[in-house]
Amino acid sequence: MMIDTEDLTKTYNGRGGCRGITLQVPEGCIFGLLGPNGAGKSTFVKMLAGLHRPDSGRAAVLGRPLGRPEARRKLGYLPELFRFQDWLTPVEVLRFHGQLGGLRPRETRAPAFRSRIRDTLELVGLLDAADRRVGGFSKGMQQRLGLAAALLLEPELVILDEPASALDPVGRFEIRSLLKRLRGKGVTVFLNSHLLEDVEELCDEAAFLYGGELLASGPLYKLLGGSGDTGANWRFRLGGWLPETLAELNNAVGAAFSSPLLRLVDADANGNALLSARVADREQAGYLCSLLIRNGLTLYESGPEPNNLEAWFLRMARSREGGVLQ
Ligand SMILES: Nc1ncnc2c1ncn2[C@@H]1O[C@H](COP(=O)(O)OP(=O)(O)OP(=O)(O)O)[C@@H](O)[C@H]1O
Repeated sequence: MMIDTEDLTKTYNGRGGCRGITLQVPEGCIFGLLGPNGAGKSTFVKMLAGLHRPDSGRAAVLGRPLGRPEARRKLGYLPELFRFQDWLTPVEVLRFHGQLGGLRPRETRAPAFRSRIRDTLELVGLLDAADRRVGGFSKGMQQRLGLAAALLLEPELVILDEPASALDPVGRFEIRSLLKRLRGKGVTVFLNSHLLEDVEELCDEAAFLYGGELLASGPLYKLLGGSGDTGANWRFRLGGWLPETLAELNNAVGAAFSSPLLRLVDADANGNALLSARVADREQAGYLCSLLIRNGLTLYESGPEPNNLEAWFLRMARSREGGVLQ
């Protein structure tokens, strides 16, 4: 396990923080930490990064107890709120980070490290700004530089506290691609993010904190109630619906496939209906569309079910607020 905690607790004079967190993060995955504001996510992340000392409990990062220098050297960390010195350039910031990571000043000026700095700046899309002053950077550029600092020393584990919160859609897309490439290289990514579409697209596993407690953790497909097979829930918005249509359709589908059973989500008296099915791929979804049309229905809309994770997030939060579970 890259991160392994047991009953980990840190409060601020007995209030807030997080309590009794037992969590395992396997090697080579992207792991998402979720939860509403004030849930205790940053407190937990800061303990992992060695910035907060736990009140109680046990934790190992990269197989070592918290705060051990051997583990820290293999750990990259992007804090939630950070600011670099305005008068430095990205190259100077990263050279300084090299020194913080244990390199001698002379080593950070060596050609090999200089090219490592340029490669890292290229990775996060900042190479063109390598020699500009950080003081003139936009928030998104600052965040890219923070990411560069976290990745500079080629860590085995990166802990990212809100890495994309200041980025525009292009920037978010680029960072998602970057995180996937890191996973492809075997790097484990621990991501604290409110950007649920990013988490849904990227994360293999996730955990949900609420009020300082861990409410759920595990593979994302299990948390979202899937069966673990490949594929997606697809939805179809239709007109011309009659009460007997579902049985007719499922007979026709059953003759062609064993897996995608159509499920009626909603129908009204005017013949409008919403169906869903678990499909293996887009071709299967396309076949179902043609089948619906062949059966005399009007197909208004079809596509993957959106915002699964958002619905789950709201359900989890409402279950603790005493709200209605939907
Ligand atoms: N330095 C501090 N001193 C006192 N209380 C704190 C401190 N840091 C956090 N807290 C409290 O601990 C609780 C958890 O805060 P934390 O920042 O860990 O949550 P979070 O899930 O990261 O929130 P957000 O999503 O808003 O960043 C909150 O009630 C917060 O007020």
